[in-house]
Amino acid sequence: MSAVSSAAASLRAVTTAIDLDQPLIPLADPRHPLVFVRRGEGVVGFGEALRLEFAGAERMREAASAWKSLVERASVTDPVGVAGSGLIAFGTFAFSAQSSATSTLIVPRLVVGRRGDAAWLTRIDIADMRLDGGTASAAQPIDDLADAEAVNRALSPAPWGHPVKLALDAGTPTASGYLAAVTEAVQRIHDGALSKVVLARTLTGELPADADLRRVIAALALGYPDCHTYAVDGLIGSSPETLVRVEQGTVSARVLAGSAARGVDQRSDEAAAAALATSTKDLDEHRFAVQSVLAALDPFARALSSDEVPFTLKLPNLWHLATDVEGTLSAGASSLDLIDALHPTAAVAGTPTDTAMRMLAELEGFDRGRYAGPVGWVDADGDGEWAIALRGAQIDSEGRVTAFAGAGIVAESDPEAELAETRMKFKPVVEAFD
Ligand SMILES: C=C(O[C@H]1C=CC=C(C(=O)O)[C@@H]1O)C(=O)O
Repeated sequence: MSAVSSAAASLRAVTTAIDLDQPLIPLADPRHPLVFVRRGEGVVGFGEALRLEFAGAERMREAASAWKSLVERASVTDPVGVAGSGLIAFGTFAFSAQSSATSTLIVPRLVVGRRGDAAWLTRIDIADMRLDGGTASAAQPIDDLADAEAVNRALSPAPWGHPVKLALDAGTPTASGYLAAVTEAVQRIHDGALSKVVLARTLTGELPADADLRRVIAALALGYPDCHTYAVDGLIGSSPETLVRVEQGTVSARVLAGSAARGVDQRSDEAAAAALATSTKDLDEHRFAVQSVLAALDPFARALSSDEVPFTLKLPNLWHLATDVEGTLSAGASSLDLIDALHPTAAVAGTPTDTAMRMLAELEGFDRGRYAGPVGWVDADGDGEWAIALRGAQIDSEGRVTAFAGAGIVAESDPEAELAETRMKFKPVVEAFD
């Protein structure tokens, strides 16, 4: 791999309609999957035509401007013309400006996608690459890209590897450390320092070198079909929360905050949903999250609308309070501009944002990496789909797995209940690795 300090690459993307009578996830690379799917639709990428890396406070703004200039020089042939066809990059961004985790946009060499009745294959290569300062790397020469063998390989799933079995152990903070952090946060909220802070903890494990990550991704997608199942640069999970989706001038988001465990039978399940829908604590927590999204989108969108009252979203492990937001995008903004404006929402940081960011870093005591940051894809028009990287884990190059889960802490929070909520939020990942 040739890492360079900047690149002015000319990308060429050619999309062709295909017949695809098989699911997307088995097509993914078993070791380095690039996946963003929901309800069987979405995109799977292979290889890397180009990788752009970013860090620090300007990471999303720099990504937006780097992508804009790459697209200006790109040639795109896309007769399919649906969300995800044509030139795309997968992306994952660190939660915090101080994080040591890199934020990256990865342009795959091949993409296979499905949306409604349409299915397509996109081949991407670099027509020209001038080096002139920045941070980018080109994976390898692309002469072989168009070759039929690479395309056939992309459409023929590799044989499945062994089932992945991995027990995740206590990470940072421990359960008792988490209880102490929540107790301290509640005290500071009562003292008036802030209204809400989201506190997370981790679980850790070691993945065997030859693990077939498609097994983990397939388990997540099967178990949580209404969530965005993602895999980008080792970050894997199934998120119920759409940070933002931009498609042909429409902008939408699904805001979640406020959670309750599912009941054990129909009666207790209905009672759990009803209690959540009327809980002042959860409705307050939710209101902060919706307000933060509406305020961030306001400069970029017209006719923003959302329901007055949240609905209860049923997931296999949890009930959530949810609000869908929709509006018309004002000219010029891309989905990368919007993730920059929206992140971090009150659903993953707290209110007010700056105080919450400082407090969560202090009380959690670990680097969140890309957990709770934006994960998704962007296309040549700037349209894209970005989830908040929740209910997931980061797998590093040595196979170390770190899973993350958090809960919104407000004045009425009970530490034991918040700890139990994080256990429920770990469930998708714990079970996918089991
Ligand atoms: C911080 C997480 O969830 C957020 C999203 C939905 C509901 C949340 C809650 O009820 O606390 C959290 O704000 C997580 O899953 O790690």
